[in-house]
Amino acid sequence: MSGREPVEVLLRLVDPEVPVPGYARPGDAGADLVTTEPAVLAPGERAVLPTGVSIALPEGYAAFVHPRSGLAARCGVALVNAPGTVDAGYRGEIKVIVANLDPRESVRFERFDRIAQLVVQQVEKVRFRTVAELPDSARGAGGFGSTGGHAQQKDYVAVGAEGASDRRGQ
Ligand SMILES: O=c1ccn([C@H]2C[C@H](O)[C@@H](COP(=O)(O)OP(=O)(O)OP(=O)(O)O)O2)c(=O)[nH]1
Repeated sequence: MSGREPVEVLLRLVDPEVPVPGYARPGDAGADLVTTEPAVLAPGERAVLPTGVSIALPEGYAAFVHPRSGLAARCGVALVNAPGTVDAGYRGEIKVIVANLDPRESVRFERFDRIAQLVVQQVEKVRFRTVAELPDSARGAGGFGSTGGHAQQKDYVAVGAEGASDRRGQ
């Protein structure tokens, strides 16, 4: 499969030393963003970190600042507003709102540590049309666990767990 041509996005280095965001591997959806400022976050603390880049997206596109799963799993680092939305018209520096959710350990970021990833996507612009009644659907107004919470999924078994049969339908 040849794949599509990449979409060209204009990028300005707000910090002249910052590496241009890139995809770590072919097929990756997110280009890595780094922090240009070192930071130490105590448990429960958050910070708005600069990435050293600003971009001009083509009209009809948006970029989304997503967390990195490695940082999340290893250090408990989350993005408070995940995913952050970068509008096509935004020309300011992209920032990342990180939070340390680990209950005990501080987390330290050095300059140019990768802290998030930027996913660029086409987005639809819609026009909302008010109506008195919405068309029927199979789901209707069901939501917020209407299909059963995880504890009610009686057909599911905790995979690989000792005594799994005891956990069925808990
Ligand atoms: O994680 C993020 C989220 C947003 N932004 C920038 C790009 C975006 O276009 C702008 C505004 O973001 P958003 O619309 O989420 O902010 P708001 O709180 O609604 O503020 P505003 O009233 O400025 O729209 O801030 C970032 O750099 N990082």
